Amino acid sequence: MSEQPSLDKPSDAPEPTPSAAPAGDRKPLLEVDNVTLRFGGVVALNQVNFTLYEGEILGLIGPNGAGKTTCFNAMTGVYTPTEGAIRFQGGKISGQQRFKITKMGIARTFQNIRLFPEMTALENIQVGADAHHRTSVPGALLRLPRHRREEKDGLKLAHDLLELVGIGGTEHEAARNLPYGSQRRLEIARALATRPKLLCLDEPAAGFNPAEKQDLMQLIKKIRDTGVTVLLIEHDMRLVMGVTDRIVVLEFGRKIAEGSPAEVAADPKVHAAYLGVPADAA
Ligand SMILES: Nc1ncnc2c1ncn2[C@@H]1O[C@H](COP(=O)(O)OP(=O)(O)OP(=O)(O)O)[C@@H](O)[C@H]1O
Repeated sequence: MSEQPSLDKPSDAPEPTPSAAPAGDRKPLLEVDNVTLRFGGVVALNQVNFTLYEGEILGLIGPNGAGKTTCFNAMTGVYTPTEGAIRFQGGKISGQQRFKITKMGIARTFQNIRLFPEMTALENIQVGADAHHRTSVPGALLRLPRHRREEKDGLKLAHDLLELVGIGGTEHEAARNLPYGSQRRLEIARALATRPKLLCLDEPAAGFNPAEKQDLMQLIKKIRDTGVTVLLIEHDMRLVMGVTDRIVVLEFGRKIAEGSPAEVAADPKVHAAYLGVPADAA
């Protein structure tokens, strides 16, 4: 079990960026509707409800084993909920195949880096961009105009994304030769290459030093400012409190709190979940 973080907002943490849309006219992007997910006798998610609104950065937090990754997996088609439904832009996506969910506009990164180590940074991103290509196999073999156009657009997008995530110039480096932090950034670029509306980041700061975490916060805000909604699983409270607009807290598969970073940090149920005691008794 990993060390549980303090919930106190650090005094030097940046104030959270306000949501892009004012509270009144927020549009739901993804709705987790009463989702239960069981693995045999283990109830990994228990009647979980929350909504992710367009343009926000939502944090999904909770102690180890709370159900955060299972929730991501249910959203991205790895698992089908035992009960309940997940809707994206109003349409049900739970139970859909993974590639269809990617095409609809949900991308993710993983807790453990999953790049193609022998491929270059550019090639890793192009794999992501292929999710939207419409060329048939014969079209690609014959190098028909649409295929050439898609290839050219994919290349431009890959260069732009490497710049965006801060590792421009690494195009022709094999992924395995990149420093750890650059590999994590490359994973984000590859996810963005699918042109998602929603980007799900699973512990993107794992293994980062404080300076790298600061840079990552800026990158997450920059990504949101390009119009991508972000869902973030992260154990580092300084990062979560500094970058998110709202936070959902899970414990033993149940949602125990939801609100602004300040509301969540002051919630006795959250303190009890992390520290085993209510805030005022801690
Ligand atoms: N494939 C699986 N088969 C059986 N049990 C599973 C499976 N995946 C997750 N679980 C169980 O579901 C519960 C929630 O796990 P999950 O990985 O979603 O938690 P988490 O909040 O992401 O934890 P962490 O912060 O440690 O990554 C745990 O009890 C876990 O052991």
